Amino acid sequence: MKKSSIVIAGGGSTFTPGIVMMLLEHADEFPIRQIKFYDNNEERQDKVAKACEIIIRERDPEINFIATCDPKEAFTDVDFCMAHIRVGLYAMREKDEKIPLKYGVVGQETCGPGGIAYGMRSIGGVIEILDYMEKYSPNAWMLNYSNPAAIVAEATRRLRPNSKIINICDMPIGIETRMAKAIGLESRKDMEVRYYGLNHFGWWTSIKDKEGNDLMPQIKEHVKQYGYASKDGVDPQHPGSSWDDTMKKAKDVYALDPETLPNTYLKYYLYPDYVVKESNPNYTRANEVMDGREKEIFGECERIVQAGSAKDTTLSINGHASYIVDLAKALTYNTKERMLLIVENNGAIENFDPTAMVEIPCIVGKDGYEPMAMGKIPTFQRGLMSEQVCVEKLVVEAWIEGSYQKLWQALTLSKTVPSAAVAKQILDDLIEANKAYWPELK
Ligand SMILES: NC(=O)c1ccc[n+]([C@@H]2O[C@H](COP(=O)([O-])OP(=O)(O)OC[C@H]3O[C@@H](n4cnc5c(N)ncnc54)[C@H](O)[C@@H]3O)[C@@H](O)[C@H]2O)c1
Ligand SMILES: O=P(O)(O)OC[C@H]1O[C@H](O[C@H]2[C@H](O)[C@@H](O)[C@@H](O)O[C@@H]2CO)[C@H](O)[C@@H](O)[C@@H]1O
Ligand SMILES: [Mn+2]
Repeated sequence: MKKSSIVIAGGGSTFTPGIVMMLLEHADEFPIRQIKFYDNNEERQDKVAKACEIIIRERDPEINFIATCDPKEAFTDVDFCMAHIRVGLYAMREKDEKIPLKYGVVGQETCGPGGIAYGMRSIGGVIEILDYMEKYSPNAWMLNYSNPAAIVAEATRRLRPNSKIINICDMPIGIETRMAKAIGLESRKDMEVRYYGLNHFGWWTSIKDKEGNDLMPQIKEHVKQYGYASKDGVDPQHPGSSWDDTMKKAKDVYALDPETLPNTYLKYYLYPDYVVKESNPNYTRANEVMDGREKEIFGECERIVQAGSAKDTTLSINGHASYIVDLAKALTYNTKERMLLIVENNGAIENFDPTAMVEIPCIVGKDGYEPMAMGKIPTFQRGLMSEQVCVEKLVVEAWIEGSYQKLWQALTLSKTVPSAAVAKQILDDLIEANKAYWPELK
């Protein structure tokens, strides 16, 4: 069996240890000869890398491990780049969330003005690492989950149309895991789904078991009462965080179209007034993450390094992230796995912009992915998606052209923003906050 070499771009990410543990756990089905970390922040990456080096040495000493900030060293001799960079770190996420809230508008990492601001930072960073990969390992695949994936995907479609990049998201996987649990299935893999939309903006239209029995009625019954929260209200993944409300609110998102099952992120577009009312403008999700996941991961990495061993570590596998291994496996061993990917529509959704980057099921094999036909979509979804996809396209055009006007249009068009006047106020604040990251806008 071929052994793969992987570079994790964004080596200093809070998700890196979970990905490493997950790769080690799946080594029998996806053997690895080398893991490299790449980041442009040496100090942050070092803290994670020193701990991961110990984990790898203890669990699979044959794997060669390198952590570097040198692009040539990082991207040479790799089969995959698993990319999860966050340009501007949590400090900028906090601004993305808090600036819109100042004006009574949704403050969210990937949705509305916050997502637009984050997109304007991410495009350059992702293009940079994609170019490194193509220069030093031209046959490699980039599996990108750097957010906002919708805007990044549109940017790479426009700027690097022939690149071997696949944009992916774990939200549908996370929700499917909850659906499976709600109806007593062991795994989400016991279900076969049809789903369409944009990233963080989609709907399930069919969920069947492997024998072809319809599971939608049972799942809908649960969602009608609890959203994607569990019956007992206990969330082992994000205990006590704002995710609880997001999972519960899916109930009201579902009510709007009981024919389908929605992605949780639609709450930001369909209930923006509620979201703003529930938000604390002085303590947002960025603060929860900085006080929670970031402290825990970096604290545990430091403890491992001091102890010189990770045998008793509390670091755990990012279970939901196993789809990244599934994707790498499908591309390496031609498994023909059916997976949700963010790809150019090209007629897959018949009555929707062929150039839109949509999230739909694809069959993945050695030569890449083949999108599945989703047919025609209803007017409600088409209307929402048409507006949102134009927001995403305008952001990318604004970044390419350095256009203030187009970015103002993007903000104004977002369903989360009430008027052009409010859009302008938010935009002017965002420009000030993002001086170090955005191209200059004229
Ligand atoms: N697609 C999904 O479903 C999904 C799921 C989870 C996380 N994510 C994304 O993964 C990313 C990481 O999230 P996190 O919370 O762990 O963030 P984080 O801030 O902990 O880590 C990001 C790392 O990227 C590095 N970085 C920033 N710009 C870079 C550049 N130009 N080149 C190289 N490295 C760079 C940072 O220094 C940092 O170490 C984010 O983009 C997040 O939105 C996506
Ligand atoms: O607020 P964060 O940083 O905790 O999460 C933001 C990310 O949220 C989604 O990922 C979820 C995932 O879907 C869920 O199942 C669970 O495992 O947690 C993940 C993150 O904590 C979303 O898909 C990502 O794009 C966001 O970055
Ligand atoms: Mn996502």
